[in-house]
Amino acid sequence: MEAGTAGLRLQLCSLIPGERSGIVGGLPDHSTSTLQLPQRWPAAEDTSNVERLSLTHSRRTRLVSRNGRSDTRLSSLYKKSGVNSETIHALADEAVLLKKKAEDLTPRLNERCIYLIGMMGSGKSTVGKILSEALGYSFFDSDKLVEQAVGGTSVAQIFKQYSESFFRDNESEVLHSLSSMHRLVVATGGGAVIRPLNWNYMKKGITVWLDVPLEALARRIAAVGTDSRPLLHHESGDPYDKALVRLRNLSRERGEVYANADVRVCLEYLATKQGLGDVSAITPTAIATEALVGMETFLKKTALLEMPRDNPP
Ligand SMILES: Nc1ncnc2c1ncn2[C@@H]1O[C@H](COP(=O)(O)OP(=O)(O)O)[C@@H](O)[C@H]1O
Ligand SMILES: O=C(O)C1=C[C@@H](OP(=O)(O)O)[C@@H](O)[C@H](O)C1
Repeated sequence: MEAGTAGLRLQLCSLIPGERSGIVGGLPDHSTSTLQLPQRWPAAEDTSNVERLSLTHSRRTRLVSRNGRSDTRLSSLYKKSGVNSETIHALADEAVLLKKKAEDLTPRLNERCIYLIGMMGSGKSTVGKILSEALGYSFFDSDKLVEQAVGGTSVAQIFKQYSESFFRDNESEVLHSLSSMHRLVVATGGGAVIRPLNWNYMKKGITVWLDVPLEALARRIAAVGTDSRPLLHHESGDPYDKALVRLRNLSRERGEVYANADVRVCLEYLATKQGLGDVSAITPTAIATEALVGMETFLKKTALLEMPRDNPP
């Protein structure tokens, strides 16, 4: 197959959750496999990799919201986790706040999709799953959709077997297909921002940049390894150092492109606001909430700009 020319074919059957819907993808030449998404667009991703304490946020929300205050039964949920009760209640409060913000914002979103952008490891998948659950949206990871469309081939293998540009073509086609849908949270690949065409697709929804310091990204990536991230993968060297060097180069190459997002969630700013010394202490739930706050501000500004001049608020 000629790299860069053979894109996947995606066919959308329905755009509305609750109706029969799906994406069908296949590759010419070598692949007849199809990508069939579930009928009801349930959160298409499982949440098994989400950090443990964040994962259970909806469960906490249910427990807490029943009484409108932190429930002592929360303690039993975490008895074995070694987390003290103060932390448990702080996390429960965070989850309640997230749910409340999501409920407030949902009508204003008008079913628009949310695209999370940011460098590799910035938490797009982790935060995206939490955000989608809070909003009652479906979650998609564009890397996973590309992988499925290329017959279940991993991103790393696609880069190796075909090329980066072949991956980028498929990534664009996935974003194109998703752009006509509603009520989705999409974790994009870190490099999706480099093609102006992809912005045309993503701007149909709201774009949210997770802005995380490179050192924190390198720490996260060193912890999980670079096998699934071909642009950071090198055979030898200290995992943190080599991830940081590659991230610095990529960040320099990409310049200010992430700043085109409608909303910026800056973890350094958030850490200062929360009185935390380090961005690594910010939970994905708090980041998801900050994303909702940013979207609210963005939507208010947009509404003001669209308001006729002779009809001020
Ligand atoms: N707020 C956070 N604090 C600490 N670790 C995080 C946070 N968000 C994500 N991670 C971890 O960082 C790694 C990369 O996160 P992921 O969501 O896969 O990023 P992306 O989708 O942007 O590449 C994962 O191991 C994840 O558990
Ligand atoms: O930054 C990039 O160019 C890439 C980021 C990756 O996604 P994540 O940001 O989810 O790691 C994946 O799309 C591919 O390895 C290329």
